Parts: sequence; C-alpha cells; structure tokens
Amino acid sequence: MTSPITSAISSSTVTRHDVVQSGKPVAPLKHVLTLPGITTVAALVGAVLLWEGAAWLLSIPTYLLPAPSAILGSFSSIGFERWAGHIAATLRVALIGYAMSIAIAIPLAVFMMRSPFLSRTLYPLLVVVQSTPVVAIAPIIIVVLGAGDAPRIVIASLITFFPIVVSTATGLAATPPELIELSRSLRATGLREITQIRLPFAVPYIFSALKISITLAVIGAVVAEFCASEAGVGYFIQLSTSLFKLPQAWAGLLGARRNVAPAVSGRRFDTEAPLSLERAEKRLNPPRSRSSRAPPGHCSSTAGSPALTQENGMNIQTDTLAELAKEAIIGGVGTTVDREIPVIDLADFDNRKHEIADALWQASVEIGFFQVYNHGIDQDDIDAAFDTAWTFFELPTEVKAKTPMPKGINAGWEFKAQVRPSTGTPDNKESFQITRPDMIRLNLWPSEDDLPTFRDKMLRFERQNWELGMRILSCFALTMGFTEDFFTKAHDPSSDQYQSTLRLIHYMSMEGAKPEDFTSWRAGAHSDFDCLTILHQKEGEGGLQVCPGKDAALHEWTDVPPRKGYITCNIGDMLMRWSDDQLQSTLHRVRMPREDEYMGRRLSLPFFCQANRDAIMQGPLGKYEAITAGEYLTRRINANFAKK
Ligand SMILES: O=C(O)CCC(=O)C(=O)O
Ligand SMILES: [Fe+2]
Repeated sequence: MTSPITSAISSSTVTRHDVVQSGKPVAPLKHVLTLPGITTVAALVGAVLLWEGAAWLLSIPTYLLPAPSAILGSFSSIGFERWAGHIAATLRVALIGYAMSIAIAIPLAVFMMRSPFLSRTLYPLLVVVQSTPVVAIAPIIIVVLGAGDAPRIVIASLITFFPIVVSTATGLAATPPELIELSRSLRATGLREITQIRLPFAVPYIFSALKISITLAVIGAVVAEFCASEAGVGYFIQLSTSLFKLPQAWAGLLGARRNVAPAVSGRRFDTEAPLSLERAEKRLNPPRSRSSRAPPGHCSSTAGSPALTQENGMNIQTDTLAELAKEAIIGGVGTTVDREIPVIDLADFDNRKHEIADALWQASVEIGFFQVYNHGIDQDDIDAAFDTAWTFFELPTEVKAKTPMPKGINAGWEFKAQVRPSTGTPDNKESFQITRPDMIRLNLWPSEDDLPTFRDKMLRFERQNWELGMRILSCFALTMGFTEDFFTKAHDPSSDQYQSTLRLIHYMSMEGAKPEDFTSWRAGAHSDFDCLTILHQKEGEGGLQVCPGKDAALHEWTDVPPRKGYITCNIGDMLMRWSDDQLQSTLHRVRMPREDEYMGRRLSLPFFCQANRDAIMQGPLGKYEAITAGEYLTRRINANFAKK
C-alpha cells in the first residue's frame, strides 16, 4: 500500500513533482527546467541573439531589418512620457471598445437565446459584419464618425463583438436540459433561470470569448490608429515608417506587444495581475480538484461517470441522475423559517403498526423528515456509541490513516474529502464509515491494538440501527402494497451484497475559528443516497437544517434541533425512486454554529439503510428506469468524493 497519509488526505501539500516512485527528491536541474516560463525565456533570448548576429554578420541595412540593439537604442531615445502617452491612448480606446462590446453582446446573446425569432433575424447580420474585414470598413467609419476617439472605439468594439455574442449564446444554450426542467418544476422565474442556471453554466464559454476578444480589441484600436489618429501606438508606427525611422517603428511594435497587450489581458508572463481575466474567471468559476470541465463545445460525460463543474457557487453536473441536479442548484445560504417536523411514537409497535405506518407515510409524503421516540434503542447504548466514536477520532492522524476510505467505497476514514455538488467545497468534517462486507474485504477495521473493542461495539450498534430501520421500512412496504418484509430482504445483512452504512462523523470545533471559516458548511446541502437515514445527534449540538422539496426554490431552511430520546429520520433518494417520488427525499445540511451557540466539536452518527448492491430498484409505476442499488450508490459516491 502507498503511504496511508498521502493516499487519505487529498489536500496533501506534497505534490507529485516533489517525489518520484522511490521516494527520492527529483533532481534540481530537472526541477528548474520544469519551472513555467524558463524554457520560453531561454528560447526568446536565443532568437534575439541569432537576430543580432545575423544583422551584423550579413550587414542587413537598418531600413530593412534593424538589429535588436538598434531597436533598443531607439526605445531609450524616444523618452518615457512620449511612450506612455501613445500606450495610454491605445489602451483607452481598446478598453472602452471592449467594455462597450461586452455590455451589448452579453444581453443580446440572452435575448437571442430567449427568442428564436430574434436569433434567426440577427445571426445572419452578425455573420455579415464579422466577415467584413475591419481594415476595409475602418476608413468608412472614420469618415462617418469624424475625428476623436469615437470611430476608433467603434472599430475596437466591432471586432470583439461577434466572438462574445456567439460564445455566450452557445454557453446559454448548452445548459443541461434536466437542470432547466428541474428549475421550472421548482417554479423558478425566467430571470432566475437565466441568472442562476444558464449564465453560470455559460461562464467558461464567455471567458473563452473574452480572452480572445481582448487581443482583438488591441488589434482594432491599432488598425483604427493607422487610418486616422494623432496618438496611439498605431499612429506612432505609421509615423515612424513614413519617416523611414525603422528601428523606432519596431520599437513601437514591441512596445505594443510588451505593454498594451499584457495590460489589457492582465497577464505578464506567468504572473497574474490583480484584475486579470483569469483571476475573474477563477472567482466566478473556481476550479476544484475533482471537477472535470469540458471546454466549450465539448460535452465530457457518459452515464455512470459523473463529471462535475462548478459555476458561481452552484454546481452543474452532467451525470444524468436527477437527484444530482437537485443538489446542484441549492448551494446558497437562503433564509430560515420555522416549520413543524412531525414527531412519531413507535411504542407498542406490533399492535400499532398500521397507525404508525399512516403517520410515517404522511410525514414522508409531506416533508420527508420526522423524529421518532420510544424507538427501542436504549439511550445508554446511544451515549456509549458516541463515546466509542470519539475514541476513534481522538487517535493520532497516522493511526486513522491506516484505514483510509478507498475510492468509490463507503467505508474507512476520510478527512475533509467530501465535496458536495451543492457547494463545491469540502465539508468541514472527518468521518469513519462502516459498511460491513467492505470492512473485512478491504481490511478497514482499526486493529485491536490501536482501538480495543471498537469493532465489536460498533457492530452491535450497527445491528440495533438496522433493526430499527427495517421496522420503519416495513411500514412503508405495507402502505406501498409490497410484502411487509420487502425492504428487509432488500437489505439482507447476511448477503455479501449488503451495503448499509453506519457513519461516525466529527465536525471540527469552531472555538477560536476565524470569521471567514464560518462561511463554509459543516455539511453542504444534499439529499441522502439511501432508503432511510437514522440520525443520532446529541442534544445541544444542533445545526441540522432541512429544505422541503416544494419550497426548495425559495431556499427556505428550517432548523431541526436534536432532542434527547428522539432520533431524527429522513427518507433518502433510493426510497424516493422506489416510491415513484411519492415519498420525499428532502434536502438538508449542517450549518456552522451561530454566535450565541455552542462552538465546540459536534458528533453525529447516521445509519444509512442502503439496499443491497444486487437489489433492483423500480417503483410500482415504473417512473424511473430500473437500476441496481449498487450502481446507484457508486454514482452518488463518485459525485461526492475526490478522485484519487
Ligand atoms: O450530522 C448531521 O446532523 C447530518 C449528517 C448528514 O446529513 C449526512 O451525513 O448525510
Ligand atoms: Fe444527510
């Protein structure tokens, strides 16, 4: 096995460049040569030396090709103020034209996407304008608009306009249709569909066009200055050539390359300027370790291999599971409202089964969350399970890292590795997951030396939760018209296909944390993958919030405070599918503590009743295509955990 620490902690500071297979450091020279820009600078210096040598050896006349040293000489003879004046003039024209173009092109693309009529009418006109060489129409525009900056700004704007309109329209139209359907089913307004779904999805397309257009804007400005101007780099080059001052013309050309282009694009070699396009793109569209972005025009995903992208705090996924689409559009903070969470008494279960089944059904159809009491698990057993869980989290990192969670598997230890599709940031937590067959198959139990009796205690608690889960699920089976043991058979614990999971979660203490740490989530908004979740929490360690389906578009969240003696339960996506969407798998999340709340560590122990791998899930109405619980779960896990 590779070092457990490096394989378990995905955000390790050790990079592949630093270590080769043998573990020895990479040779320093090789390291230097791989530094970005070094080889480019070396090639540039070589080319300049060759040019200089050729100019002297072959005695090339200065008016044909001046030597680099002659160009350098004219640079210094021109004077800084003159340079700065010409560069500023070109910059001003290029940037105003570029900004004007963006201000018109993006709204126009939105209108064209909304109106096929407008699109059919305007698109051919745009193609005609684009295919007319700007050099050809520049003199006409100058005649029409007269002297001053106006004609030059229009020319810079015209040349940049087409790529921005076309790319933006393409990005807006490429939004996955299931996301649009989902937003409409959540009654999102047209404006919200554009601003929160289509535009964020189009961000990479728009930025590709902006990057191309920024250099086009400089070309447009310089071309316009060739035709009519009294300042600017184009004017300076034109003037220098007409006076046969070729080294000066070359200096003007290199000055434009060296100063104008990087200034407008915000890039100087590999260093980012504070206002660069790339920085802006990263802000709107932060790359993440596990996201795989398709370049504009390429759709990268196939069913079963989810690809995630994040746009403006909202994740867009290309896996076709509708549940992922639901999670993807609910990353924001939203507001908090009070709602009643149903409370159900499970006492005298066998005699009251039908009454309990009705109460469970009603709660699950309406909100998908409920709390049960008289549930049959002793409070002492629950308290003991929390204590045992803490003995695991207290272990030194290197001991926990002996049992790391393998890729695509719901078992073992992970540290801040779960990135929710809703937020795109890792949950602020660590967890240890117990999925019985995987623990043996992949040797994921902590050893008895490291943690005596842990395994036995956790297995006992796992079994108690399974029993409670099956009791509740048998009520749903009754109401759905299945045999009472339908779900118990689908969660058969004696099968090697068993994949129900007991999860021990430790949310880090926020005592003394910086204000910015409170902007992340302990657990980002999600719906559970399973049939039913049985969630043990400790009184005083709140933070769980739910956002029921019909109100999801309003982003209204409700706190569900833990109460001693009550276990919070919720329907998961497997059961929602299996019931043809009659039962609600509700979005929920764990927020950071508020100022007046307990700031210490938070523990929770959810048990996820996940149907066995070989169970085929399909509801009586066949609303969803049949899928095995094994495939379903793998796809959901892969959409949540970093690829290793
Ligand atoms: O810790 C909690 O209260 C909720 C955890 C949760 O929702 C989950 O792990 O799916
Ligand atoms: Fe959950």
